[in-house]
Amino acid sequence: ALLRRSDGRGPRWGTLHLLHPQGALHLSRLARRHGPVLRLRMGGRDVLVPSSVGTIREALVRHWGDWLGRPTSYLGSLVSRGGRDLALGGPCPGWRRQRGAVRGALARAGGRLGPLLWLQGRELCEELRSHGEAPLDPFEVFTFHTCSTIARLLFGDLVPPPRELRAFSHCLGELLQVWGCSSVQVLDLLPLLRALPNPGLRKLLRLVQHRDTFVEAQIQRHQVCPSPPPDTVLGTLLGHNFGARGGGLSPPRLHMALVDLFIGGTETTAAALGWAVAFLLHRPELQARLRAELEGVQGPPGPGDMGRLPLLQATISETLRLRPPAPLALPHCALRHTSLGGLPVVAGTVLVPNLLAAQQDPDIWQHPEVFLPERFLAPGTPSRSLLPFGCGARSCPGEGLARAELFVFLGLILREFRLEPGPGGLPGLRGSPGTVLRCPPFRLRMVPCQPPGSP
Ligand code: HEM
Repeated sequence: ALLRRSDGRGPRWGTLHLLHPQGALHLSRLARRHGPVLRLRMGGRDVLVPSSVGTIREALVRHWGDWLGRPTSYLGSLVSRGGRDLALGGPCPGWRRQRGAVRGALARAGGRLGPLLWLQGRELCEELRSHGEAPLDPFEVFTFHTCSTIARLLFGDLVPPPRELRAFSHCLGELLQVWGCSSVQVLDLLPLLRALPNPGLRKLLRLVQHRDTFVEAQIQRHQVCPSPPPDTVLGTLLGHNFGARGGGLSPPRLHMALVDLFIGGTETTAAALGWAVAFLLHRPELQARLRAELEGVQGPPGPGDMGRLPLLQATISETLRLRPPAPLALPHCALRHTSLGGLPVVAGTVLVPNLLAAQQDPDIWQHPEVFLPERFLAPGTPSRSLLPFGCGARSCPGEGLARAELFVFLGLILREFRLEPGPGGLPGLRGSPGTVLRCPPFRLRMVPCQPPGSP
C-alpha cells in the first residue's frame, strides 16, 4: 500500500506490504513510535491501525456498534456476490439473519464435535502414516483435513467424494493466494487499471466459479435427498432440523454462508497447525513432555479434555499468540462519527486491528518474541490479552470449532508420531506473505511411535 501519514506531523509517504507478516510488525514498530493508534491514508481513505489490546478492545468491544461495518471494495464485491456474505458484508437485516443463523447452527453442531473430530483426526493420522518416514510437506494434508472437517459439519454423511473435496480445498487455497497478489490487489486502489486485461483477475474469477459450482451442487444434493442426514449445519440453515433457528435465508445468503465457513475454517486452522508443528520441531524436549502428558490420559484426546492436558492447551495458545493466522484480522469500517484513543474519527474510516503486534506487546508479555507455551501454565497469565480470533460483535464465529480441532488433531499427531526435521533442516519461523499468515514451506519426517494403551 502507498501510505501517507496523516497524524498532523506533516505528510510523509511510504510503502507497506500489508499482506506480509513483516508488514504487520512494521506497523507495530511505527505505532510504538507514534502512539498506540497509527493513522494513515490509504487508497483515498482514512485508516486507523490500533496495535495494543487496549485500543483494539476500545474500538471492537466498548464501541462495537460504531465499528460493525466492513469497508466495501471492488474485489471483495466480486468474490462475495455483491457483499452478500457474512465476513465481508455490512449490517443490514439480511446480514443479521445470516449471522444469527450461522452462529446458531455452529452452536447446535457443537454437540457432535467430539466424534466428528476423532474420525477426521484418525483419517489425518492415517494419511500421514501412509508416507512412511519419507519427508513430507504437511500443509496440504492439513488443509485437506480442515476442509473435510467443515464439509462433515455442514453435510454430515452427504460429504462429496474425497477427490472432489481435495480439488475444492486446493481451489480455496489458490483463491486466497491470487486475491492477495499485488497485481490483483492494485485493482482496488487504482480503478483505471480495471479496464486493462489482468490474467490474475481472470484466474480469480475462474476460482470463484469453481467454488460456487461446488457449493451449489452440495446444496442441491441436500435439497433433493429424500432423507437428508440429521443435525447438519446445512440442514439447520435450510430449516430442516426441528426447533432450530435458521431457515429463511435467501439463496445467495445461504450460499455465501457456506462459502464463509469453508474459507474461514480451512486455511486458518491448517496454518495454525502448521505453525505448531514448526515450533515443536525446534523444541524436541517439549514434544517429549507433551507425549508424556498425553500418555497420562486414557484414550484419544477429545474436546472435553482441555483441562486435563494443560501443556497441549498452552502450546496451542502460544502458537496462536505468536503467529495468529489472521494477523490483521479483517478490516472494520466506522458506521458513524466516533473516537479512538482520544482521536476523533469520521464515519467511513477503516480500522485494521493489528492482532500480531498486540499479542507481542512487551508491556504485557515477557520475551514476547519467544515461543514459550510454559507462560500459559503460570498463574496470572494475561489470557484476556490473547485475541487471535478478534473480539466484540464481529469476532470469529468459528473460535470454538478451531480450538477444538487444533486440540484434537495436534494431540492425535503427537500421540502417534515423533516429529523430526526433514532434509532441509529446521523450518524458518518468520512467515510467508499472504492473506493468511503461514509458515514458509518445510518438510518433516513423521516417525511413528507406539500410541499409549496399544498392545
Ligand atoms: C485458527 C483458526 C481461526 C482463526 C485464527 C480465525 C480468526 C478470525 C479473525 C481474526 C476474524 C476477524 C474478526 C474481526 O473482524 O475483527 C475472523 C472472522 C471470521 N471467521 Fe475465523 N478464524 C479461525 C477459524 C475459523 C473457522 C473454523 C470458521 C468457520 C467455521 C471461521 C469463520 C469466520 C467467519 C465467518 C468470520 C467473519 C465474521 C464476521 O464478519 O462477522 N473462522 N476469524
